[in-house]
Amino acid sequence: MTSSSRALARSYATFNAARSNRSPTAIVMLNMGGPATVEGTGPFLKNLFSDGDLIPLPFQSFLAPWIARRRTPKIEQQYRDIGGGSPILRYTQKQGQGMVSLLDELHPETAPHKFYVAFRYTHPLTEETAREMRKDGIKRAVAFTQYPQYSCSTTGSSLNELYRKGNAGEMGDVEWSVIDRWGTHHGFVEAVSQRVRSALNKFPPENRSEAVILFSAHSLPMSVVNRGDPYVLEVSASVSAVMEHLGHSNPYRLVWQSQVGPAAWMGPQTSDALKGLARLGKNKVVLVPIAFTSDHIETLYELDLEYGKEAEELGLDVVRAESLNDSPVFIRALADIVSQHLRDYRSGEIGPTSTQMGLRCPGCINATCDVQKKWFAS
Ligand SMILES: C=CC1=C(C)c2cc3[nH]c(cc4nc(cc5[nH]c(cc1n2)c(C)c5CCC(=O)O)C(CCC(=O)O)=C4C)c(C)c3C=C
Ligand SMILES: [Fe+2]
Ligand SMILES: [Fe+2]
Repeated sequence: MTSSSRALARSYATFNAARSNRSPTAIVMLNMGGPATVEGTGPFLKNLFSDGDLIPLPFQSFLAPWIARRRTPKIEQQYRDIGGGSPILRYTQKQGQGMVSLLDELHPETAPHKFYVAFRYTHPLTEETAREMRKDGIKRAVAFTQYPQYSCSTTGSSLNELYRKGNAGEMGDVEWSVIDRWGTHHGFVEAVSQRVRSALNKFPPENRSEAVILFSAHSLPMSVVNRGDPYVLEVSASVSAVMEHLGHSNPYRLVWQSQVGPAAWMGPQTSDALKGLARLGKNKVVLVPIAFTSDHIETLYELDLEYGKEAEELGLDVVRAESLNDSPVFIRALADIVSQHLRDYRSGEIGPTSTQMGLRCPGCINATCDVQKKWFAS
């Protein structure tokens, strides 16, 4: 589409919507959020440790503020070291803006589209967003997780909060549908592959194919894996899809980072994998964040600063693939995912829950996710 025909399509969509006096179709981007300033770290951690879907604690309302207070100075320093706060809101707004502009062209039937951000642990919190949507008179909304792969501890938690604060009565007559995972969507796979290719190109052509691609994802406690949470499987599916897209050009591994506390977590750990590669004499590495789309402390602090230093001491030549952030290919993918969902929803091909994996969230095998079941049962 040329830029003039794009502008024409956009004004046609807007004209049509204005003529029918239609309220916007809301695309609600769900994520955990991160403190925009160092001072926001304490409240962020307090909300995070208060979330029983992420960290079930005995006497949660007493223990959560205590643990958060103890952990705050260390994490505040990490946010200071990455420039004074999390860039996630800034990137989400860029992604949302780009996504809705494209959506108005791709799916004029539901234009205009308006994006909303609903964070689980920082502003704009889900309840604030629900209030704004009510003020805007929203009648149709898509809950769109920004975690590519489904976990009950991430997307599940956000859906539960949205159900409590948004869907459960307060917002009145809103027709909701859900996009709960998209880790093998071709647009996402293409966007990640592009980042990997750019990183590989930083090595000289004669030994580029020797570089090991280390996909690194936030780990999950084994207790969560063992109750049947699908995250590990879905992250693995993303990695397979990216490697297929790259024509298996390089050796690769999936490794896990950011475990917290003394319990057992999914491994191997990213830092152990780096040590292992150094022992094997494999000294060219591309590190790829695969389970989170915008930069955050796990990329800017842990991968770049902490492991960057370790890698240097180990004599490794590590290039970190850029996070998707404001990648145009990624923003196009977000628009494609929603547009496909809106088309399928309209034609009745899918129920109110859309999944790329052909699976509804089964919930965990040995646990009950009650609120989630309400979404999935409707
Ligand atoms: C897909 C990504 C993530 C999964 C899965 C996930 C599970 C998970 N996390 C914790 C505990 C903590 N996570 C923390 C920070 C944090 N977590 C993710 C992503 C996933 N977590 C991100 C992107 C971030 C950083 C946010 C940012 O920088 O903007 C923290 C706080 C930081 C710290 O104290 O180290 C904790 C704690 C658990 C227990 C869990 C699975 C059950
Ligand atoms: Fe986490
Ligand atoms: Fe669950």
